[in-house]
Amino acid sequence: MQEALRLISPGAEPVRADFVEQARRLRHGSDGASRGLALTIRGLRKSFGDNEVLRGIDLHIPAGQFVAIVGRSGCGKSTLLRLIAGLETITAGTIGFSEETRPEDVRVMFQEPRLLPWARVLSNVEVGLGHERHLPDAQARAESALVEVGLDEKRGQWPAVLSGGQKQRVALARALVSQPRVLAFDEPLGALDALTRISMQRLLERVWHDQGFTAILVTHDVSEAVALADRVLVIEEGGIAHDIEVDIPRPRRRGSAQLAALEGSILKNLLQGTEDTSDL
Ligand SMILES: Nc1ncnc2c1ncn2[C@@H]1O[C@H](COP(=O)(O)OP(=O)(O)OP(=O)(O)O)[C@@H](O)[C@H]1O
Repeated sequence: MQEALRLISPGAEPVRADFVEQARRLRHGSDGASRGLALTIRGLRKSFGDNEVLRGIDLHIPAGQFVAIVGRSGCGKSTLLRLIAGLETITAGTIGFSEETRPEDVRVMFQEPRLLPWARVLSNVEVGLGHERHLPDAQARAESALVEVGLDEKRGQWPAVLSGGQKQRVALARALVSQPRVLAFDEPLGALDALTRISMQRLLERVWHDQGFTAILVTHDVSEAVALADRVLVIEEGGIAHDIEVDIPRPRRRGSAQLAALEGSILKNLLQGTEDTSDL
């Protein structure tokens, strides 16, 4: 971390590329291996009262993979993500990580930015450090995370003056500041307009690529899933109905025939047996 901090010390003008390269080295280590955690889920079940939402999920996610979870509204996507993040209790089964985790290793970014309105942007990012926000390097780490999401010039602003996309970038910086090894995204771009959404998708892909965490994205948007993920899981009737590898090289060109064909076949699976598309 020391090296990263030096980049933003007074007198030295920080360059985004320096931070990104620094973050990449911090994340990947000298051997280039991913710093993300692998996950193994066995026989996972979750019920809310009589409502059995997940009925036996078995899944292995390799370290550093980008996985998208899609499925009809209410099928249990967010529940699965919340179980992985430890925000819900498991009814039965296990979720194991490849190494022992600290609370900061697994972070979640939600659809709403959930910023503190009485705290400036930089302080909002520092919140993501948890108990480490009182350490002397907290501010420098928060500044570094803001540089990473391209929002360092807003560090002294109040959340109220930011656009929806900027608020989500602050939320992303707050999630990144603790250098998570698993980052779970619960519809993080759902409330954004189409253009902001595309630029945020590119940002998510870049930080995932630079930092090497394992990414788990819940989305209603199948085109977003195939554009970003290495693998798309379709949840149906409490289980994984389809597990689809997205074998399309990056950078991926939005609107390409390959992406459109894959999106079409996943949508067909989702729509099978119904004409109703309103809740996708
Ligand atoms: N805390 C809770 N208490 C009771 N039931 C819950 C709770 N959380 C989720 N559920 C129920 O579990 C089911 C799955 O919900 P979940 O939010 O995981 O679905 P989802 O696939 O993410 O839906 P959407 O796409 O609409 O966000 C729903 O029937 C929901 O009502």
